[in-house]
This record gives sequence, C-alpha cells and structure tokens, in this order.
Amino acid sequence: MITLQDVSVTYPTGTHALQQINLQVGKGEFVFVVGSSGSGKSTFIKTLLGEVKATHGKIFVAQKQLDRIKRKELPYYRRILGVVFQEFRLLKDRNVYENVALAQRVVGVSKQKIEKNVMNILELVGLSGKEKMRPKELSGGEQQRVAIARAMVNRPAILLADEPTGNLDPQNSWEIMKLLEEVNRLGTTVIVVTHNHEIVNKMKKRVIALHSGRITSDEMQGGYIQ
Ligand SMILES: Nc1ncnc2c1ncn2[C@@H]1O[C@H](COP(=O)(O)OP(=O)(O)OP(=O)(O)O)[C@@H](O)[C@H]1O
Repeated sequence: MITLQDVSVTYPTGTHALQQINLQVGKGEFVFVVGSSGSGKSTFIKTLLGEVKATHGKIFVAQKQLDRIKRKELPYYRRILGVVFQEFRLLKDRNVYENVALAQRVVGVSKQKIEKNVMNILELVGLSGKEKMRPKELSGGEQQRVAIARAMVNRPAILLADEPTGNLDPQNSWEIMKLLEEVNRLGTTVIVVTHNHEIVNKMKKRVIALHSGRITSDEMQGGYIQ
C-alpha cells in the first residue's frame, strides 16, 4: 500500500528532517510512528500527503508514484487519504452534519448519497443524534470523532492521524484509539503519529520509531520506551 525507497527530506533551511527512509506498509496494517520532538514524524505525514516534497527517493502510495505526481494532480491523489490532526480543524460555524458532508460535496457526491453516507459514518463514530450540534457544543473527544467521520466519509484507503489524542484526556484518548482500531478492522490502513506511550504499549501494534529523521526501530507488536 505504501512504499518508501531511500526517502530523504531536507528543508530549505538545511535541516535533514527525514534521512534514507526505507519502509513498507501493507494494506490493512495499523502502524504507530513514534519519536521525540523534531524526530521527523510530522514531516513523514506531510510527505505522504504531498505537502512536503521528498528531496531524494521514491514514494509509492496505492500504486501511485507520489514523487512524480504533478501539483495539479495532488487533489486527486489525496482522495486515497483521510487525515486527522491533533487540533481537530473543524469548521466552527458549521454543524456536525455539515462538517462531514462538505468532504463529500467537494468530490461531487449526490445529495441523497451524501445524506446516507454521512448518517452511516456518524453512526460508526458514535455521534448519531448530534448532527445539528456545532463543534463548540461538543467535548474534545466528540470533536475528534467528527474529524474522523469527515476523514473517513469518502472511504479513503489510508487514514493518517497526526497526534490525534494530543488534546484529549486519557479516557477520550483511549476511546479515539479504539475507534481508529475499528476503522482499521473495517479495512482501512491506519498510520498514527503519537507521543502516548501508554496507548502504544497497550495496543501491541507495529511501532516505527524515528530519531533525527531516521528509522531506529520497526517492530511488529512493538512498544514505546523513551
Ligand atoms: N517547514 C520547515 N522548515 C524548516 N525546518 C522544518 C520545517 N518543518 C520542520 N522542520 C524541522 O525538521 C525537523 C523535523 O520536524 P518535524 O515537525 O517533522 O518533527 P516531529 O517529530 O513531528 O516533531 P513534534 O513531535 O515536535 O511535532 C525538526 O528539526 C524541525 O525543526
């Protein structure tokens, strides 16, 4: 599903944010990416999104060669991916339904299908009945559920989550991780960047550790010791 061959990213400032990354993530995998601040985790996510260009190496995502994709093709490429961020990034002046439906409108889904898909995905994330609420009327955990629904409503093959529990208390963090596990169980490849040791250690998934832009360990059913 995802292959990186000798990928390096050097920012114009000269910082080597990723160095010679070789990596394969198979369809349906659940992977944690861990590492201290500045180790290159966000750069890794941004590179997969095509927001940051690799300075060296090849990247294949769902049979597309990302390092060869033209700028104007990026919006189509990004339909393969759903993304969730630490700070939710919901539209404050739109309700739950609208926040999720917008993701479908931009790809041209019909009104009837949007309604069905949005209701289905809101049920999956446990937010049925909250369609009319605005983000500020929801708890942090609920807002992150809306963000996950928005990321998943177009049925992307891959879900990227950059510190999805960074703004949540332990109980909500755990519930969001269980939801990501459910999304993964339904067939989506899930990549989660996190600092949360407890969750990584409990979930026994593949763990890729970065340090100074390099992969220092990659273990199936790994843990996270700092
Ligand atoms: N736009 C940029 N321009 C120049 N340097 C950058 C840029 N973004 C990140 N960096 C640098 O690249 C390195 C990796 O940063 P990155 O944000 O990927 O790390 P991170 O592991 O996500 O950190 P954190 O956990 O603090 O979010 C750091 O040294 C950072 O200062």
